[in-house]
Amino acid sequence: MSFRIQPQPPARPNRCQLFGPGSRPAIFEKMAKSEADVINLDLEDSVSPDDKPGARANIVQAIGDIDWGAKTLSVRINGLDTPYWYRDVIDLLEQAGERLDQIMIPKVGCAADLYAVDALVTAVEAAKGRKKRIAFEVIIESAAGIAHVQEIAAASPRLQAMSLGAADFAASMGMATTGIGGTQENYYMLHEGQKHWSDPWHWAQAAIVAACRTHGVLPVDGPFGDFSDDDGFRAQALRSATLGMVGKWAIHPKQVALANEVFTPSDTAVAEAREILDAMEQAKARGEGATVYKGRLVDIASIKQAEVIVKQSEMIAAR
Ligand SMILES: CC(C)(COP(=O)(O)OP(=O)(O)OC[C@H]1O[C@@H](n2cnc3c(N)ncnc32)[C@H](O)[C@@H]1OP(=O)(O)O)[C@@H](O)C(=O)NCCC(=O)NCCSC(=O)C[C@H](O)C(=O)O
Ligand SMILES: [Mg+2]
Repeated sequence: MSFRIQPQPPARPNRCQLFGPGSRPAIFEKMAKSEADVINLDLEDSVSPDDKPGARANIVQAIGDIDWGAKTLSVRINGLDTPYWYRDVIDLLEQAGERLDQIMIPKVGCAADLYAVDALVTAVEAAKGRKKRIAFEVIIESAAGIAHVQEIAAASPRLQAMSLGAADFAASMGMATTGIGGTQENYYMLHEGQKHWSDPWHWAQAAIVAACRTHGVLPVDGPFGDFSDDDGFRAQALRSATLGMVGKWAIHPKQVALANEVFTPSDTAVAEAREILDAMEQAKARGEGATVYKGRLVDIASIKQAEVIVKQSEMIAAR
């Protein structure tokens, strides 16, 4: 047990991040009116190379023109292995208004990737006299990214969130699948002739959650590609929430309600958490550190577990 206290992640809801290509400005208003907590306007893989300059201009314009409400407004820039990323940063920071909250850096492979973007952002912020300090979020979507996940989580005080990008991650790892998240047909155990499917994303998600929780960063599950499969999305999101992730991406508007449903603690869960806190208060008054709630042990660790759920629901209610 370390004497250091685990840092808290940013206290803002991040249940759903809705993506839309920067080259498709017709959907920006719809994104702004959605129930997503975070909006990700994309300059990266959903925008073709020829469309990058136009997409930058669309996004700069929309940041100022559209009422984004209380949402976290984020723009995904291009990867550091492309010729586009520096222009993304410079145009955004020089031309977009103060409403921009965050930059998403894709395909990070090491802490120095954040250092490079931080240096450029810091210089432009100072030169332009920007008042609001831009936050960062990153995508872990490569073998290098997951290998260096701890140092990436610790790399910049600007870093607020970290997502798993299942598509690029699978490609980088050489995984034998074209699926983006979810159950993979060939990833099973055999027991007495019966197939039992396992979760190939689990270990990467757990590594991301551990790195994020160590450094006070929000861990987020990335895309679920088959947007016709609501049950598959829900199952993936439930596993992510159980592991400690706080939200999930939506790559189609119909996935927003599904993510919000899973990552909003239910009334039953909140009521039970409050009952556990009450039971422990009573135990404390009796001088006990543990007690029985509904036939099961609850102790001081249960207080922390219950507080996670209560705090999450209070934060969502306050938004
Ligand atoms: C996937 C889409 C291309 C589908 O678009 P479309 O064919 O228009 O869908 P629908 O006809 O079903 O649309 C129904 C209505 O919803 C509006 N719409 C569509 N998309 C969005 C959106 N993203 N936000 C808000 N509203 C949206 C349509 O205009 C229709 O409206 P109406 O006519 O009024 O009823 C499209 O959804 C899309 O482009 N999605 C985002 C794609 C994207 O950004 N991808 C990048 C993130 S995933 C990734 O990069 C992988 C990751 O990095 C990794 O490695 O894992
Ligand atoms: Mg990707």
